[in-house]
Amino acid sequence: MTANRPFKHPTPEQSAIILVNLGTPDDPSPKAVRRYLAEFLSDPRVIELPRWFWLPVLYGVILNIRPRKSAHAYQSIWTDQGSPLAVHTDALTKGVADVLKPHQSWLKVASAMRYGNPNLRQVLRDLRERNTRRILVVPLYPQYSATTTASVFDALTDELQQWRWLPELRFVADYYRAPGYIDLLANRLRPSLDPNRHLLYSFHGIPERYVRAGDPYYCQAQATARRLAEALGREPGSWSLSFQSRVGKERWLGPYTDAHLQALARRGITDLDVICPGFAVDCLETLEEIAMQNRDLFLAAGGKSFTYHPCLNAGADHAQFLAQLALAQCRDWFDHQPVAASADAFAAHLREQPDAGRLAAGVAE
Ligand SMILES: C=CC1=C(C)c2cc3[nH]c(cc4nc(cc5[nH]c(cc1n2)c(C)c5CCC(=O)O)C(CCC(=O)O)=C4C)c(C)c3C=C
Ligand SMILES: [Fe+2]
Ligand SMILES: [Fe+2]
Repeated sequence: MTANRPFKHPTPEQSAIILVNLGTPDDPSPKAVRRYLAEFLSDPRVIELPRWFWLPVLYGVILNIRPRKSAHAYQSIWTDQGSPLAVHTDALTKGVADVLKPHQSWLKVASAMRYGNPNLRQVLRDLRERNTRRILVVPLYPQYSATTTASVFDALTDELQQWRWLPELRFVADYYRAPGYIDLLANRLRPSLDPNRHLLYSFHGIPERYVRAGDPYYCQAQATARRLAEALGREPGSWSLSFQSRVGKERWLGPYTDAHLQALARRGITDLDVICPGFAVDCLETLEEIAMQNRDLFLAAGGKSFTYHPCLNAGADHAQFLAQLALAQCRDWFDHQPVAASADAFAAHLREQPDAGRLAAGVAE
């Protein structure tokens, strides 16, 4: 266990909500992308292969080839403010904090990334410095997958294993079926969707092997699509679901988005609406892979019109939903407030103690 900073008794207790997203490179250079991919692809939740086999392949082959290619893709979507994933996650966090402003004296809203910056470990340590005694972690993945959600849990608990005084902890495993989520998507999309066009849901894929081993992601993606189609009043056959972003040679969940939308075009479907309800905010996978690469594939295969509909991003409706989701998880925390008064009372109590000087200095026994 590391030497945790001594607790200062009179510090008011805080609570926090951490929105955790995947993470993104610090800049779109091959060097920064390599650093990011090295951390991401050495996570055993992401690549379930024996380390003795995978790490030499990763460091000997993948990290010598992929960073240059991926950096090129990142450069095509990078903004003046930075990577879209980071920019949207930041703005969304500010939106949620805004909704929860009345509670800001005791409830902080922070964001963190599983890979890269702001790193979850550092965010947790900063919260500890502020005497945060209750933490709700919301991975920004509507559907659970061990490759994403459980990986956040691993990083969280890896850090907390080093702590002497653990905070009370809550963790949202998925939210595709949380009250209001499907309505949020439907209300957002309805005005811009045309029921006469085919609607394609493209979800990030995972290896099929992981689903066979018990990962519920496939079922949760299907359930999201079905419920949203019902909410939008879509006829069966007017929508379909596919999986994108395959990496490597092994079989991933299918149908694959690139092959699927070309097949749709060949079947005579000329007008396509595409949404990505597995992503909370837009990122490389939606902006480059779907809205650029797959658009080109569809049009080249005979499609006439391709519309990509952005993710929920930092919309006020998304922030409102996440704030409600968070409050539903930690409503009882309100009973602990206000704490400032009790901290004052404790400071007074300390002054009456024979060892007041030592305790007030925050010296841990
Ligand atoms: C190789 C294994 C991968 C698995 C399994 C995987 C699952 C998975 N990923 C997301 C969400 C995102 N992935 C993003 C990028 C990305 N994903 C992988 C690989 C796997 N993902 C790589 C190598 C990359 C990096 C880019 C590249 O080199 O192609 C992103 C975007 C990040 C950004 O910076 O914009 C997101 C978001 C989910 C939801 C998921 C499983 C359900
Ligand atoms: Fe991914
Ligand atoms: Fe990709």
